[in-house]
Amino acid sequence: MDFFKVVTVEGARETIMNNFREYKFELEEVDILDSLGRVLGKEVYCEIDVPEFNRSTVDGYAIVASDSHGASDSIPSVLNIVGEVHMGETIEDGIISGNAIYVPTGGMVPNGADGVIMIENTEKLDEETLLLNKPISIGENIIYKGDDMKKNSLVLEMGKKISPEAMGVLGALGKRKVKVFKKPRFYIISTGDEIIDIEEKLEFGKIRDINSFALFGSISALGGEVVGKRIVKDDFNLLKTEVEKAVNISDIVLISGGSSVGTRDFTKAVIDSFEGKGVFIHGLSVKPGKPTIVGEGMGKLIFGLPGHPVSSIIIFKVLVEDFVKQKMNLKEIKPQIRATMDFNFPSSSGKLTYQMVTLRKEDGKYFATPSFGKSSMISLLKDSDGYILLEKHEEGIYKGEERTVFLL
Ligand SMILES: Nc1nc2c(c(=O)[nH]1)N[C@H]1C(S)=C(S)[C@@H](COP(=O)(O)OP(=O)(O)OC[C@H]3O[C@@H](n4cnc5c(N)ncnc54)[C@H](O)[C@@H]3O)O[C@H]1N2
Ligand code: MOO
Repeated sequence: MDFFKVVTVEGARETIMNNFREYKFELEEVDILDSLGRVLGKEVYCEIDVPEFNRSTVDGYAIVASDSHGASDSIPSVLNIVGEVHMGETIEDGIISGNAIYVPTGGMVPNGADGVIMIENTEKLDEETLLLNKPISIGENIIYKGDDMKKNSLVLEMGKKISPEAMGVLGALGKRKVKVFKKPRFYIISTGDEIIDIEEKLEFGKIRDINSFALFGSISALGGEVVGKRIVKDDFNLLKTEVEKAVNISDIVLISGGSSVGTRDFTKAVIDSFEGKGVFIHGLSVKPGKPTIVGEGMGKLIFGLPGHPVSSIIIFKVLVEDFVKQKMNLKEIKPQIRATMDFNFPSSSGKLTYQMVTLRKEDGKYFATPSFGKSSMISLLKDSDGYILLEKHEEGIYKGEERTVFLL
């Protein structure tokens, strides 16, 4: 029997990358309105200064700031009103010391002005005479040309996940079309004689497919697309036929179950039966998820995820997500918080351990309690808020210790 030769998570990530260094996710162009959550495939440079002209941030009068110095309610400065700026229009006239031009919020600041005084700090004596009741400083209430985004500067990096704010930036730059990575295509195969589909009658002894649904959700959350989802019996030929279909239409194949060393675990043999490098990882020093398989067949990355639901989802996060993000240059900070442990928690796995926890908040501080349950229980994940990473040399976590909790 072929037993595991376990490697570390870091080692596995590196090996996968080394074996798929040349693999590229393709790019496509999408409309800005369809770009939310997509990953930029090409950096975006600013081709114009934003704004393209100096703008006022208030309704007021553009002035030479030094004209207001020393002004107060009792001794106001007196200026001549020489014009008005209309929204969306240019103003040819400039101003010199002693003059003021009315400017609405967002309007163009005339040449010569170096400050805008808010209307409520002025008093209009007549159509041509303005009193200033307050001093302003140079640059006050002006957003200068290029202050928001400078011409020729890099504004959005390749690998940036497009947020609503990034959509605003693209709008400001006039980018109707955006180059993004095509959604990575996944094919999910659940294996096991006991596994039945959602609509099938649940006979005693059978198990409803959990993993393909949880994986479907994980893929969608990652920004991928599921191009096939099948249940296959524990049979070498049936599995081979399905994997053959899968490698032809997807980027990444996920086979759940059959990754261990039981007599009916065919995943490894099937991957090895294709042209390519075959299985290059069988066994991870991680808990849960030890019997993980990774290999290459017909140029495609194939994962054999452990059958236990928690293990399959954790390994998806640990290896599959990591691969996709690295390929797209996507640098996301995992949502995390610091929390104080509520209980002593021993760990003697000797492996990197993903310990699920629940969180509670008291007096503005977070406290974490370990969730107990087996990796065959999907409710373990459903009821947990996040996980703590325990390094292989750690013997546990002590009550009162503060740790980082990665949120699920
Ligand atoms: N002798 C050993 N036995 C096992 C080991 C080991 O190291 N030596 N590791 C255990 C661990 S840890 C895990 S995890 C499992 C992984 O086994 P497989 O990947 O071969 O998966 P199966 O045997 O097919 O299934 C395990 C378990 O999960 C259920 N399952 C499978 N697929 C689904 C699905 N799509 N939805 C819901 N539940 C699923 C299946 O019914 C089994 O109960 O191996 C241990 N054994
Ligand atoms: O690693 Mo298994 O994946 O612990 O349940």
